[in-house]
Amino acid sequence: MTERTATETTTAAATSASELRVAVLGARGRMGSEAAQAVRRADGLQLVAELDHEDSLEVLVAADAQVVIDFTVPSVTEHNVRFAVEHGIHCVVGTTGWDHEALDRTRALLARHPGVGVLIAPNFSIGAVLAMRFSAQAARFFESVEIVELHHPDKVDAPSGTAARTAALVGEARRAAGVGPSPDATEQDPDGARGALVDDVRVHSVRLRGLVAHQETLLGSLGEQLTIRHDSFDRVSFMSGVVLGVRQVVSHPGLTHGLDDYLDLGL
Ligand SMILES: NC(=O)C1=CN([C@@H]2O[C@H](COP(=O)(O)OP(=O)(O)OC[C@H]3O[C@@H](n4cnc5c(N)ncnc54)[C@H](OP(=O)(O)O)[C@@H]3O)[C@@H](O)[C@H]2O)C=CC1
Ligand SMILES: O=C(O)C1=N[C@H](C(=O)O)C[C@H](O)C1
Repeated sequence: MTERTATETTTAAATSASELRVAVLGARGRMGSEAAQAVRRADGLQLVAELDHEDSLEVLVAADAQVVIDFTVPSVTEHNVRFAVEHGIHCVVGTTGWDHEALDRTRALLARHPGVGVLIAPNFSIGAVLAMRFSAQAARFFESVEIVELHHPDKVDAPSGTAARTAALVGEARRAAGVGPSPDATEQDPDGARGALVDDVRVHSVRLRGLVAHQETLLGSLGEQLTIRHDSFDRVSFMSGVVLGVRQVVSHPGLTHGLDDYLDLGL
């Protein structure tokens, strides 16, 4: 958005002081535009700025945003979060690309800014959150586990953040239970047909026109298979999680990784 528009939204926002003032980064993107719409429709939230590629992060400060939602690209999301935290703005982050080092740097940053909350959620849909949990729970009971993620072809990263997180949770659960890696006799794979190895778990990425976001965890033992599949057919599936995240992040200082901690899953 232009600076003039940002000022206009700021002025309009000043009339409802009790509402949570929310800004969206990546607002012209597939997820950012949907998130801006969800904020506009949500009770108690007020959309005060919509920023995209060419906009200065200073607009967040000018708009007096309390929470920023980030759906941008992996290469800039950590920088955006650092700016927000340093200005006392809570963050709800859906952008992928957060490795262990980036998470650790953000924890260290937040330790210097007590009171600020950052939620980094690989997936905001309840079905995907549950599928990740179920995959981790089932992982130790099967000899083999592999993950297949399937997305629209405009996605810039592979494997998906959800698949990487699922693999990490599955790998952690298997290690904790003393279960070794899935058996695999492959000796020759010059073209990478066996997929990526993430935390000792094979992850396969499909990019296909017509798809939105889908994932299968395949678990196999002698004579049986369990498939845990989740499908997002529409980006609206992520929006109740995004709105929940915005409402909760202000009372959850520090770093929260995954929406699970804000939900009572009863698991
Ligand atoms: N956690 C979850 O539940 C979900 C996460 N995602 C993740 O969200 C991210 C965005 O996905 P999607 O919306 O499909 O991608 P899009 O490419 O549609 O949107 C990204 C937007 O960010 C903009 N952008 C790029 N750089 C900056 C910057 N420095 N500052 C502000 N805006 C910037 C882009 O602008 P321009 O095009 O001009 O470069 C674009 O408008 C991805 O990492 C994706 O994996 C997606 C769905 C669900
Ligand atoms: O880019 C997407 O579309 C999605 N990205 C996230 C990911 O990488 O896991 C979440 C969901 O799969 C959609």
